[in-house]
Amino acid sequence: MSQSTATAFSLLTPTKISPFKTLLKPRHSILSVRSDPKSNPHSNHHHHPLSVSVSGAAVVSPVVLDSSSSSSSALEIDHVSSSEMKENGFRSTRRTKLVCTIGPSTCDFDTIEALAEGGMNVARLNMCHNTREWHKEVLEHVRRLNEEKGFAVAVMMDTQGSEIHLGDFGAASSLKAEDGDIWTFSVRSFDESQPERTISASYDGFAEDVEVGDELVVDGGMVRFEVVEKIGPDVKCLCTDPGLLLPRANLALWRKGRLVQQRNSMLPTITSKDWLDIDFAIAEGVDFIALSFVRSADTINHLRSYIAARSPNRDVAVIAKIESVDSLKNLEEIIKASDGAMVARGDMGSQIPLEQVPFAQHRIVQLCRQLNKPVIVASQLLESMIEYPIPTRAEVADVSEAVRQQADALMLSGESAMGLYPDKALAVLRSVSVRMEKWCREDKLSEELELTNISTSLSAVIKEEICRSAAKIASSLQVDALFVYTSDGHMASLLSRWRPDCPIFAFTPTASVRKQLNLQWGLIPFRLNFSEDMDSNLSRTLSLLKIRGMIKSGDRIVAVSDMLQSIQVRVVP
Ligand SMILES: Nc1ncnc2c1ncn2[C@@H]1O[C@H](COP(=O)(O)OP(=O)(O)OP(=O)(O)O)[C@@H](O)[C@H]1O
Ligand SMILES: CC(=O)C(=O)O
Ligand SMILES: [K+]
Ligand SMILES: [Mg+2]
Repeated sequence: MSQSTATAFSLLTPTKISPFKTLLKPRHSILSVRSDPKSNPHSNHHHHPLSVSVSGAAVVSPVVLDSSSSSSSALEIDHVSSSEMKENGFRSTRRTKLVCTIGPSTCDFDTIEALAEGGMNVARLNMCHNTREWHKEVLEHVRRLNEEKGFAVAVMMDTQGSEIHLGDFGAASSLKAEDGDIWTFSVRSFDESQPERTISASYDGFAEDVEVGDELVVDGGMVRFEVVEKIGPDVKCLCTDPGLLLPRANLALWRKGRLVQQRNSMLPTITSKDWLDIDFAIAEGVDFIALSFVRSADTINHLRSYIAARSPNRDVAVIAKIESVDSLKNLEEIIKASDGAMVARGDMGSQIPLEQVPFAQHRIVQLCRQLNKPVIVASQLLESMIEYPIPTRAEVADVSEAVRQQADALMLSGESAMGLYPDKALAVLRSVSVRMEKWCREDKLSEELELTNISTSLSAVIKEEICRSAAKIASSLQVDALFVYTSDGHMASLLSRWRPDCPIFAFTPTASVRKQLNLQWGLIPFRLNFSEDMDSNLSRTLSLLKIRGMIKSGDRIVAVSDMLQSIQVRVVP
């Protein structure tokens, strides 16, 4: 297979032309050159050049790879993953997964499709904002995209939780707070008639709980106020750090240099609104629920039993958002109880000193590797790209570091939800990931972790050992890909845990498992119905991939499965 190391877009290319100019549709033109060397790339405007030139057939999406006509025995993969592999070669295909928050900038079908084309693996819905009807429409778009185009974009619903935040501002999309201004924070709610320099706070006990002299930190420090006077439901505050106030921005309270926690901890982690959102998420078949402001494993366990009772046939994975002081204290028990974790650096940065956030990130990422749970690094990765078409150098360095730590996924928030350049922000994550991953492989830059077995039962330990050995064999033989045939996805995640040098093709018969695997490092999930007979599975898959031009004679693969306690090393015939 192609070992080409050329990437279509590089932030580091010393060129005067802005790399972003070429970011929008890089792979299509490059692919059309490769798949048909005689054609002029500039004259090729097919939307899916691969489907056309390789199969010689009309564009069919989803990409179903089979010589027979029965779809039950077909192999499904989206054309972007297969293009990305062909474009860069298997070894250079992107391992780090990308999550995009969907908001007003990205909520229509075409834009969501463009994000999927740009590499979005998971779409995030933040229930802090907008109505359930609004979110339902986005969910329908993603569903349609997956059904019609063969994508496996997963959906993550993120709960509002009981954080304290500002209210809506009526007609204004933002408000400017100037140094020395006096603003009123009130527990009253305002409809259209919001008085000037007055904002509502989301939490009823607010006026009782604050004290004169307290510091109100908005949005992790974007704007700061000092409480100067309490008058009934109103709290007068002096602006000490000026800035832009956004609707529903998060609010933290500090007293004598310390975060005031009692009040937050009296509120439930899952509010009544959250439970309704959770019912909605289960009914809509989302793949992940991300729980905001988790404090202990109990809440995670509670939610998991609720989901199990409500949705006996389909698992919805629970992601613990680590963003509070308590969640850092109880980190290990929380991660053990969850299906994955998010380093939610936004709120975390207003709850602990900022200089401690990088250490917390490092610790969470490593612990998740050890416990075999996917981990997402989130918030402000490319914050400046909300307004500008290129990132700051510091942002690029921050993204690179998360990739070097081998986090499973990176997340865009405001950049994709309400920014001016969602596609460009996604393209930056993609190109920085591919570049850093390549360095890590070539120069062994990633940290070697001493991973120990996590299971207790013998059969589970055997699976762990098989995956450890398979990953080791794959790396020492420099094979082209690992194959795993898995019904529930567990064996695939055990392979991913070892962060092998080659990509991992995960074959699973279940569409929902395929989507959940899309959050995990290095996994390329295919939907495939397979049998108990590994030999026939392997030869069928190899010939399907061969027809597709994704592998060729002489390529080497290592294969494992749920069914057989064995590791197979194959050379493609
Ligand atoms: N569904 C939506 N509708 C309207 N605006 C949205 C939506 N989702 C996000 N936004 C906008 O994008 C900004 C960033 O969104 P994001 O989800 O990252 O918020 P956050 O504060 O980082 O997350 P959290 O609230 O979970 O801490 C929000 O402040 C909001 O202005
Ligand atoms: C993502 C999120 O909730 C945060 O960073 O606070
Ligand atoms: K949220
Ligand atoms: Mg948060």
